[in-house]
Amino acid sequence: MQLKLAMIGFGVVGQGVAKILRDRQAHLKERYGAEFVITAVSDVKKGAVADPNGLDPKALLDHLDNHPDLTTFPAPERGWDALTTIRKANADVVVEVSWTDVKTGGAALGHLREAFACGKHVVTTNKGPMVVAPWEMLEAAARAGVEFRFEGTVMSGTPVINTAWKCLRGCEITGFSGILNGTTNFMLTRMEQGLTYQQALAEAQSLGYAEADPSGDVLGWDAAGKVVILTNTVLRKPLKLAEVQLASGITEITPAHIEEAKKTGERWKLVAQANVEDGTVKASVLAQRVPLSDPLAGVMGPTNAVTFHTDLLGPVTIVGAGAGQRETAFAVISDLLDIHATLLARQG
Ligand SMILES: NC(=O)C1=CN([C@@H]2O[C@H](COP(=O)(O)OP(=O)(O)OC[C@H]3O[C@@H](n4cnc5c(N)ncnc54)[C@H](OP(=O)(O)O)[C@@H]3O)[C@@H](O)[C@H]2O)C=CC1
Ligand SMILES: N[C@@H](CC=O)C(=O)O
Repeated sequence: MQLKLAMIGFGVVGQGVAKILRDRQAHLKERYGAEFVITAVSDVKKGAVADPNGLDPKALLDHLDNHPDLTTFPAPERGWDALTTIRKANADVVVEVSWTDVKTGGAALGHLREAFACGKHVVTTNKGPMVVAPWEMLEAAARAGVEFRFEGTVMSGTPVINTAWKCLRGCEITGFSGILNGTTNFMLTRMEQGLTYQQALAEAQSLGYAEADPSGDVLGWDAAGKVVILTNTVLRKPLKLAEVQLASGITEITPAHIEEAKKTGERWKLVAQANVEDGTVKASVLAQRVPLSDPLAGVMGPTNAVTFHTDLLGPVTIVGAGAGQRETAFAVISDLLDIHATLLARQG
């Protein structure tokens, strides 16, 4: 089955999706019978192009290697903004990979609303809408009778939400704790290896881990947003961003603090958690010194980890990539394959 895609945002993750399609289209077709065709791309600075017959991902990527934007890319339609693209492109699935704003939901909130109103399936890695309006998004998709996947919003392509929803079905999940931000965990690792805070941040940005506005990472808002997503969708308890206890993220941790912790056999980590106690959710994102014997102490670089506390199985820990181009683009491909399989099964 062929699914046509409209890409909203064509930055690190959007181009990562194009790279996987460029390199693996034949494999996806042979192995899963899935053919994903990009029919539109809309990006604020890089411009917008659309072709109902499909845009070659390799040509798009080659063009951006040699030009600052897509304004001279040959295509029958150009210049559509995100909402026009969602309305006019002949896409089956809107892939929303634009900037995240966990405080307001950002433009992405409008993109998802429009996609559902137009009866499009949606895959997103954008945390904003699922932090600000998770229930509205889930209900809008259900009302529209479309598929909605957002695995990449938490721990990039590492299957956290799907594991909780599918593999831990039947267990009561009462809470979780872990490391939910790749940028800050990478920075703490590199600072321990001798880099300054600014050098470590610059490296995280150059590797595509950080948000467009990295203050969201270092102040803990990004991890807090992921706590909100997991609490609403996995614990099934309503929680708002303002209800997550947050201090200053990792902004006050200096190389001297890191050295001090080393001397006592400890390591700084930005620990995110939420627990249901007497029906109430207590959630926090706080920098903490953890002993080296704690499993979280061994989670280094852009790797993240989350432990779900379950009644029947005890603690279940998932460790894997927390950020990165290929890793997050994989989340999109995996979600697209899931939608493809669901639609095929529905056809009978
Ligand atoms: N990078 C990662 O490791 C991960 C990222 N995510 C999430 O995935 C999303 C994409 O991340 P990433 O690709 O790294 O971010 P980038 O900043 O690299 O890319 C986002 C792109 O979206 C474009 N954009 C912003 N607003 C709009 C809009 N209104 N309409 C159309 N395009 C828009 C930007 O345009 P331009 O800059 O050209 O102006 C930019 O090219 C974010 O929401 C992020 O939080 C989730 C997990 C991991
Ligand atoms: N900036 C985020 C990207 C993934 O959500 C992070 O570093 O974890």
